[in-house]
Amino acid sequence: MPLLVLVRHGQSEANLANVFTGWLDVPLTPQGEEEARAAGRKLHGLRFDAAFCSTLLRSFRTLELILEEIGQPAIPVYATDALRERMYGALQGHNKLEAVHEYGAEQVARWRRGYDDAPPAGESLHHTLDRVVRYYDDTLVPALRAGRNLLVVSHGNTLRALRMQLDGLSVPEVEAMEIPTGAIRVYEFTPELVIQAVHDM
Ligand SMILES: O=C(O)[C@H](O)COP(=O)(O)O
Repeated sequence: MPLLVLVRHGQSEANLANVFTGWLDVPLTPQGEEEARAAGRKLHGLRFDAAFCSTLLRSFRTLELILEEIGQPAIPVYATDALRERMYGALQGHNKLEAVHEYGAEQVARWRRGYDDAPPAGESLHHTLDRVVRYYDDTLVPALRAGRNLLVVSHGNTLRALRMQLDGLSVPEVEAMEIPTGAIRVYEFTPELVIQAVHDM
């Protein structure tokens, strides 16, 4: 039965500083590295045929630590822009609390969680979903159909988008969803690619 395992990267320097990150390329903190290793420990015993991450360091490094931890450092790894975090536009590099003081809590909440609200010069979750689901359909689905077990390490908003699609969530449901750093979600599929079981770790 093919498996799809989704992991959010460990805590980054920008997460720690409460800064809008998006496409800024920031490293993991020591805590983030430990979250990545802990994710690897939880995945002990699973065999993967391929792994996928974004072209951002925090995603790649989390994947590298997981693969080390599970003793599968040599499986094929594909890094793609399609799995990059939502582009946060003009908000990138700005502190989230300061943005609340400047623009108001309601506006910032809409920029962060509104499905169709794009921050200035950035992507909405809807835009992010379009590119992530295109990658899922074009690249991950054929591999799952071939019976492969896939590990995907990506970002908070790309994973919210993917989970909206896989779990059939409504707009209010995805708007309310938060995915912590290092969180793992495992999907077990039938050979016909019907989701048979889902576990959070
Ligand atoms: O890009 C970021 O700032 C974070 O990775 C996700 O941030 P959010 O929870 O504000 O969407």
